[in-house]
Amino acid sequence: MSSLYPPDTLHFPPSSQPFLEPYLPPLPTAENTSKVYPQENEPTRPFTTLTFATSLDSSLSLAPGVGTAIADNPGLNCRIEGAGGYEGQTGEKSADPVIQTLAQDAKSNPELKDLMERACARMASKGELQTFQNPIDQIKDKQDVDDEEMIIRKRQEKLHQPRPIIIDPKARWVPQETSKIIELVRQGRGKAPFVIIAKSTSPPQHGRDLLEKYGGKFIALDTVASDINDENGETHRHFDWHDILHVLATKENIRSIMIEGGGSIINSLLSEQKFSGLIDSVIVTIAPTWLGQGGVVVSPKRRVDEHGYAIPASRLTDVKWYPFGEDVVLCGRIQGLDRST
Ligand SMILES: NC(=O)C1=CN([C@@H]2O[C@H](COP(=O)(O)OP(=O)(O)OC[C@H]3O[C@@H](n4cnc5c(N)ncnc54)[C@H](OP(=O)(O)O)[C@@H]3O)[C@@H](O)[C@H]2O)C=CC1
Ligand SMILES: Nc1nc(O)c(N)c(N[C@@H]2O[C@H](COP(=O)(O)O)[C@@H](O)[C@H]2O)n1
Repeated sequence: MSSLYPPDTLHFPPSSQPFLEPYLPPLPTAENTSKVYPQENEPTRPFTTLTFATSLDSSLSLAPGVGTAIADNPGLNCRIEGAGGYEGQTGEKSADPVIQTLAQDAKSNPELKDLMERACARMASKGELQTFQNPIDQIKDKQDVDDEEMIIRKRQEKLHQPRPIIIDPKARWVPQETSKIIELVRQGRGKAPFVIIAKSTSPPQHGRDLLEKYGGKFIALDTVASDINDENGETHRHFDWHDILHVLATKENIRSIMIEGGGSIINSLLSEQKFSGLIDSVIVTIAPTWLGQGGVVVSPKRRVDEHGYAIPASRLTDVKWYPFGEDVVLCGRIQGLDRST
């Protein structure tokens, strides 16, 4: 009998776990998972980890920034062995994830469906049907689209995967059936995203319908003027990070969040002193390369003291460095700040 994992499964060595543990959120217990925020004397924001991978010149990517969701088409799921959809299936009866994906695609592709059914029939005649049986049955049994969508939404309730949250004040990212994040939902390997947009924005109806069909949604928040102007001189409107974290904790019952910025997101968090107290942990992977000028750089705004002299913008304390292959992982906490709730 062999174990089957999806091909993108990551295997995190158990020997490396103790190093990270002090920087991770408290483990959920039976008691705190059933509790609903807000509770008296309890934080009204999630445990917040800021994480990114950078070069020696503090670059996140070579290309100029155009927003992570649009630039990268990211999956934003957890692919470590054991996560939902990455449990591994033992034995001959397990449905290969590639075949499951094909079966999903076959629902809207009659030619592929026909091909799979013929392959199925041929394998049945040779007594090799087991791995095909499950997905083909799924196609035939769940013709009712409403039922199928309901099953996809229900399946997420128990799925051991993080909820992707996309910060997109102008609703520029329009979800598509082909977006990686949505494909992972259909494959049972990720949850549908919550997209945080400005109250003044109206996302296209088809995007809203698609998100809701899969169990995601738009969350509208107030914005404030940032100090960033675009090429037309228009001021960008941003969210207050207190509002983002507060709404996720109190309305969505999210207890832990990992912020996987882009440059604009990370710099917005690190530039404002009032936001630094919201970050519980920082985990940075540093690669031994210089990406050169012109990419997306992590560099918070310059800070000055009361006499106008430049001082460091921010600093980590409680620091640990851990080599991972040629990279090094740096964990720490932002220095000198009370954790605010
Ligand atoms: N190496 C790594 O670890 C990672 C690298 N990346 C890379 O980063 C690049 C993208 O970075 P970048 O273009 O800077 O975009 P980001 O992904 O950081 O930002 C996307 C959006 O966030 C908005 N935003 C930022 N802060 C706030 C806030 N406080 N409130 C509301 N909206 C906010 C910006 O709005 P506005 O434009 O209006 O200011 C922008 O539309 C990509 O190339 C990607 O590959 C991304 C993630 C991790
Ligand atoms: N936070 C963080 N740490 C790293 O080490 C990374 N390489 C990245 N990369 C970015 O995170 C996004 C993940 O997308 P997938 O879920 O892997 O599709 C993507 O935008 C990468 O740029 N982030």
